Amino acid sequence: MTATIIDGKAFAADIRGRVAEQVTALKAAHGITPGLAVVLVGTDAASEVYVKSKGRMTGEVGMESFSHRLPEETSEADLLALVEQLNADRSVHGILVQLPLPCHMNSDAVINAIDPAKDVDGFHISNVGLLGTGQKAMVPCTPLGCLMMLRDHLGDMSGKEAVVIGRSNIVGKPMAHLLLGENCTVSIAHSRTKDIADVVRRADIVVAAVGRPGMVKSDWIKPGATVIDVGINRVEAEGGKTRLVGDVDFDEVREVAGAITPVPGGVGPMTIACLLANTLTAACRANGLPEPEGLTV
Ligand SMILES: Nc1nc(=O)c2c([nH]1)NC[C@@H]1CN(c3ccc(C(=O)N[C@@H](CCC(=O)O)C(=O)O)cc3)C=[N+]21
Repeated sequence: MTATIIDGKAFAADIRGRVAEQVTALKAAHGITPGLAVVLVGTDAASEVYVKSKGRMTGEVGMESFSHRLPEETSEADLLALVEQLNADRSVHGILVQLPLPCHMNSDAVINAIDPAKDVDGFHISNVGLLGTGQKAMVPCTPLGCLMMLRDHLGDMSGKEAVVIGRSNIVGKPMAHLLLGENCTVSIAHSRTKDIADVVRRADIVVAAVGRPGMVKSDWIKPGATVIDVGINRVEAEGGKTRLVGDVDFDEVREVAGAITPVPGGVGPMTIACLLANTLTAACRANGLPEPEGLTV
């Protein structure tokens, strides 16, 4: 059996189209333009690329984009002062502070200084607590994008076995909560899990988010399972070039799985689309308007 390829790039384009329509409607009916502020500290080359494509796509859906680039040696106090300024700015509905931050900063303190209503990454402890207790939260973009693809492909997930590989605060833990919300039986596997292949082989749904290129092999996968690959790893390719690969050995696993997301073109584009969706959601909530349709959990 060869797996269906879940086209995250096309799905993300569709979501951005729906966001754009609702932004147009919001402007026309209420004169509100959603605004997203992105803060980048230091000059990590990969981060620059994400920040640039986020900025471009924000403009394409009709939102305002505010970009703040601070030097590597910025003090935590200065970054906190910028966050305060963005919290108070009524034209800013969403704030994203790009991670990782330089190691002289306490990321938790910075993230928790963001107004939870503007925390479009969903990383603030208030949003984490709301998601963990099944209340209305800002949901982290990558897990939200994975959930949208799973719902689209599988529909009802009640009673299915789901295994999340990786226990990060950014992907693994919130993903597990979302899958619980879909009534899956959820396990989280990680670097200390014993017999990880046996654990993963139980799963109808596998979400791999560990950051190890090609770790998940075909003999880990139950035939017909749905495999979501969150990994974005840059590896050496022929001719001194680099290429992106996921955490899943795509060529092997596609022969066993029922469906699989590719890298690139899978989860990555969905992450950015969900960031825009969250910014629209934040703008609606800030103005006491109904939630955008089909763009929240
Ligand atoms: N506060 C914060 N929030 C984030 O959401 C966040 C962050 N920090 N730090 C960095 C990571 C990384 N990230 C990506 C988003 C989209 C692609 C993406 O669209 N990737 C394309 C390929 C892009 C390429 O070719 O380089 C794809 O997978 O098809 C990748 C990576 C968001 N991050």
